[in-house]
Amino acid sequence: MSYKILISDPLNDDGIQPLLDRDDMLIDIQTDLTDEQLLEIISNYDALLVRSQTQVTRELIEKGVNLKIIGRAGVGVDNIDLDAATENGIIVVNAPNANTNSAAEHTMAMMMSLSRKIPQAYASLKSKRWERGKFLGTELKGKTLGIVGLGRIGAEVAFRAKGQRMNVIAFDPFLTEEKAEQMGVQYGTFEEVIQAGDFITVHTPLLKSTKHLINADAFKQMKDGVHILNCARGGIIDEEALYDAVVSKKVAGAALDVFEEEPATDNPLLELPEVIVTPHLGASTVEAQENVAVDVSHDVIQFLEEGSVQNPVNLPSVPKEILSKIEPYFHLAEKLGRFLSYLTEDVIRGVNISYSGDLTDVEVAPLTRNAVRGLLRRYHGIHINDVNALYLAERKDITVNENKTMNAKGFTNLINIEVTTDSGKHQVAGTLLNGLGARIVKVDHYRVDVTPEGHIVFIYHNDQPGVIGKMGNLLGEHDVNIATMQVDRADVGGDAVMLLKVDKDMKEDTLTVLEQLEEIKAVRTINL
Ligand SMILES: NC(=O)C1=CN([C@@H]2O[C@H](COP(=O)(O)OP(=O)(O)OC[C@H]3O[C@@H](n4cnc5c(N)ncnc54)[C@H](O)[C@@H]3O)[C@@H](O)[C@H]2O)C=CC1
Ligand SMILES: O=C(O)C(=O)COP(=O)(O)O
Repeated sequence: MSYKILISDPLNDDGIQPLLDRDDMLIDIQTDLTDEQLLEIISNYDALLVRSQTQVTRELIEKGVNLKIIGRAGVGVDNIDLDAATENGIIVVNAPNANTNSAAEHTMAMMMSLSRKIPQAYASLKSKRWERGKFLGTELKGKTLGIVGLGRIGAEVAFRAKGQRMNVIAFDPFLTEEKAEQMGVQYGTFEEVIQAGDFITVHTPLLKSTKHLINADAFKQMKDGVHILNCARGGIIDEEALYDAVVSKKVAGAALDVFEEEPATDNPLLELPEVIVTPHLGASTVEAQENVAVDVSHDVIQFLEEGSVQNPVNLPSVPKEILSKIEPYFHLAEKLGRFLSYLTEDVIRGVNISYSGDLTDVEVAPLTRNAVRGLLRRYHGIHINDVNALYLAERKDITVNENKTMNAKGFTNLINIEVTTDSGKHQVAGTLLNGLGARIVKVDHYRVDVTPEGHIVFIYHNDQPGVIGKMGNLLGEHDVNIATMQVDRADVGGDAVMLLKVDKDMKEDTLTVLEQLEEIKAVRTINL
C-alpha cells in the first residue's frame, strides 16, 4: 500500500526527511498552487500538510475524497475547517509544542523593538538620517505586562518578561489564582489585565470567542499610552479599533506579527509610524521550522501505518500509557457494536455502553468511539471512523451514554452495549480473556461464547425437540458448513437462540428457507 502526500506550504526539508525516506509515501511538494488548482488535484491525496497560508476550506475537504489526515506544521488551526474535517472523518494534527519558544522569543523581540522604537530608528538611519532626538524609548523594567491567554506561548512570554523585571498580570479561563502564584504571575480578570497593562500581549487562538476580543470597548478601558502586541493571530484585535486608538494616541505603539487578512500588504495600519510589523514570522526560525515539520511528519506516518497520532486536534488526545491499557479492547468494542448492528432492524434511538471490571479505572471514551463506529459501520461503510463516529451518531439523533459498573458478572473485564430502538432493546456483551483473546459472552439475555469474527448465523427460535437437527439438515442441503454451534434458552419450551459459526456468508435463498421454518422467529446473518 502506498500513500500520496501533498505539501502545499513551504516546510523545512530536514523536517520532512522522515516522509521523504519512505518508499511507500509519495511526497508532492507544490507550494504555489492557486485555490482552484488545489481543488482540482486534492482528490489524489491521502494526506495534506500545510502551514498558515493554505486555506483548508470545507469545499477543499469535501473534494479531498481520499484525504485521511491533514497535518498543520504549526499551532494555529484557524485556516482549517475543523468541523468539515471531523464530519468527513479526516483527522487533523498539529505541532503544538514545536514553535512555542520561537513565538515567545519573537514576542519579546517585538516588545523590545516597540519600547525602543528600533524599526523606526533603523529605517531613519538607513535613509541616511541621524535623528537621535526622535526615538525616545521607554524601559520595560518596572512596567506591567498584561497577558491575555496564558497557554504555552503566553507562559513562556511571562517567564521571559519577568527576566526583564516586568510585573506580569495574566488572564486565561483556565488559570487559577493558585496556578498563577506558582508561575509567579498576578492573576487577573480580563478587565483587570487590560486595565493594568502598560504593555498588553494576546496569546489566545483565534476562535469565535476570541474574535475582536480586543475591541473599541477594551481600548477605552486601557491606560493612556498603552503598548499593544499581537504575535498570536490576526482578528483577536479589531484592526479598525486599533487604528483609531493609535491615531487618537490612546495607544502609544503597537507591534503586529499577524493580521486579519494575510498577506497584509495593503493594511491601513502599515501607514502608522507607531505600528511596527513583521510578516507573520513568529514561527520562522530554523529550529521551529524543523521541529514542526518533524512532528507532523511523524504523526502522518504513524496515522497512515497504525491509525494513531500524538497531536490530534479534532479528537481528544489520549496519553500513551492510557492508550496502551485500552488498545487491546478497541477491536472488541468495534466488533460488539458491529454485531449489534445486525440485530437491530429499526431506527436506533440510543446506545448505552457499560464498562466493568478492569475497565472501571481507565479512560473509555476511545472505546465508546470504536463501539459506535462498529454500530454505524453498516450504514456508513469505510466513511465512518474514530474521528466522525460520534458526530454521525449525533446527526442521526442517537444518544450515546457510557457508564462504569463494578459488577463484571464474573469476568475480569466486560463491555456491554445496549441499543434502544422503537421496537425494543438489544444488547451484546464481550470480554477479553487472558491469553485467549476476545469473546462475545452474551447476546440479548442469552449466554454464548464466541470469538467476534467471521460469519455468524444467529437464530431466534422456539425451544422444542428436533429444531437443531432440522436446522443442521437444511443448512447441509444448502452447502453451509457449520464450524461451531451453541444454543441457549430462556425457559424450557420457551424462547431460545442458536448461534452458528459458518465458513462463508450464507446465501439469500438459504436465509429465506430458514425463515420459513415454523419454529424459527428470526434469523440474522452477521459478518464481523
Ligand atoms: N505568530 C506566529 O507565527 C505564531 C502564532 N501562534 C498563535 O498563538 C496561539 C497560541 O498558541 P499556544 O500558546 O501554543 O496555544 P495554547 O493552546 O497553549 O494557549 C492558548 C491559551 O489561550 C487561552 N484562551 C482561550 N480563550 C481565551 C480567552 N477568551 N481569553 C484568554 N485566554 C484564552 C486558552 O485557555 C489557552 O491557555 C496559537 O493558537 C496561534 O494562533 C502560535 C505559534 C506561532
Ligand atoms: O504555528 C502557528 O500558529 C503560526 O502562526 C505559525 O504560522 P506559519 O506556520 O509560520 O505559517
